[in-house]
Amino acid sequence: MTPVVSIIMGSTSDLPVMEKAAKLLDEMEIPFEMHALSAHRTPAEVEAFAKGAKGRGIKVIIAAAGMAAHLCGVIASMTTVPVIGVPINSTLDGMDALLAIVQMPPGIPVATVGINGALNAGILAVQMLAVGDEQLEGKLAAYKENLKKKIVKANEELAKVSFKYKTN
Ligand SMILES: Nc1c(C(=O)O)ncn1[C@@H]1O[C@H](COP(=O)(O)O)[C@@H](O)[C@H]1O
Repeated sequence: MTPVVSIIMGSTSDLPVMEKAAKLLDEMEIPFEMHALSAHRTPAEVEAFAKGAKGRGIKVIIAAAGMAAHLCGVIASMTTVPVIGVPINSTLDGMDALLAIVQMPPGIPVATVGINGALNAGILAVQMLAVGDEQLEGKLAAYKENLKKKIVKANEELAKVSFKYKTN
């Protein structure tokens, strides 16, 4: 199937983090592609990707990078497709990447998730695709309902053991 989401990472060393986004998209049956591209190391390829994405039917780009994470903003500068940025924790506890991705100049936003927030990037991408798509919206609602059930169950387990900590 033709991909509608691109997961781009600055290096394959980012893959262990980005797999969480890939798994989520897979679970939601969203066709996606993954590429390693670098604004620093392969600038011409980044330009070709960013300029060609919309024409190939890509609706959302998830871009991940660590360190001086210019990749996300550079992609955003060359396309009208929304870009979700994922700061990767490789140095300085990921703060370098977070600030590089989130602090975009006015006019060129990158929707930045938390450090190593690949799962949230995947969910946000699906939420963007679900605008006006009731079936996909239903899948997201079911996903959230499942999260709720897990907490309710965990809370019940907690109630069973909490008597241990009662002091009177
Ligand atoms: N931030 C960027 C860019 C870029 O912004 O173009 N290209 C690679 N990188 C990041 O460099 C880190 C180290 O990369 P290597 O592990 O390949 O040395 C990775 O987290 C990558 O995302």
